[in-house]
Amino acid sequence: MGGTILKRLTPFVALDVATKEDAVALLDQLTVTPKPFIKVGMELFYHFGPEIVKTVQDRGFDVFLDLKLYDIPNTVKRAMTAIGRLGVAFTTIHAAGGSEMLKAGKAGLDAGAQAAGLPAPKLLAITQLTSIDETILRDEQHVALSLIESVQNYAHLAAQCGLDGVICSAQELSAIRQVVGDDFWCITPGIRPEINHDDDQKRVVTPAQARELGSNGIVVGRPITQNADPAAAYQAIQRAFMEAN
Ligand SMILES: O=c1ccn([C@@H]2O[C@H](COP(=O)(O)O)[C@@H](O)[C@H]2O)c(=O)[nH]1
Repeated sequence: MGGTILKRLTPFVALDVATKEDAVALLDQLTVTPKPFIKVGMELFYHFGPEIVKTVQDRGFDVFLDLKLYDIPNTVKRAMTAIGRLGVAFTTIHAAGGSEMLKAGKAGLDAGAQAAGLPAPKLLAITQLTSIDETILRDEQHVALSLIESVQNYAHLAAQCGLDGVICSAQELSAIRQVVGDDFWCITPGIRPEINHDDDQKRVVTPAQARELGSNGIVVGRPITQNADPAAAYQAIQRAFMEAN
């Protein structure tokens, strides 16, 4: 399966820390080649707002702003317009919000970027969070589809609405490629160097498995940020994902 995917990005490091000092200290340790993308999520953004995006950009990193928007179409459109002005490379929205919300989000994002004279960020739809498994889907969300069918359905919806790609587990990539083809960004969190792990992630693969399954990019947080040597952890993961044995 490996080798069919032409677009493979350097890993995204999820900068999930509580303070600006911790964020900057990590960025300073991640000045390595090839440079990672930096994923700014809710924790840092809710503490520090757009200023933290600029802090990361000023250090030369491209930003994936992962705020997972999910609201009525008008609110999402207006929020996405603000995001479009930040100069980020990627951002996210929940596919569960439906086609009207997805299209409104895309329109807002493109309009914001255009008004600021910037390229439009790539808009990725969350399919099912990688912390969800079949049991949660069936017994708590009462979704009648299997997890794979649900993810496939959301990927198809996202593509129909003109989005650039999805967030999913690499476990679902072959099912997703059947409905959206190869020219659609599939970015995959739920990455663990060892499959034996003890945390909230349910649908997990190793970096090498993500490559073999055809991921366009992996998102990795704690295995890097909580490692005593984040740069070495990143480089080992980057090699396993980018370089075939
Ligand atoms: O389905 C999803 C969507 C987003 N994420 C985000 O990715 C990172 C993963 O961090 P780890 O520490 O490697 O688990 C985190 O920021 C999530 O918000 C995801 O895990 N799953």
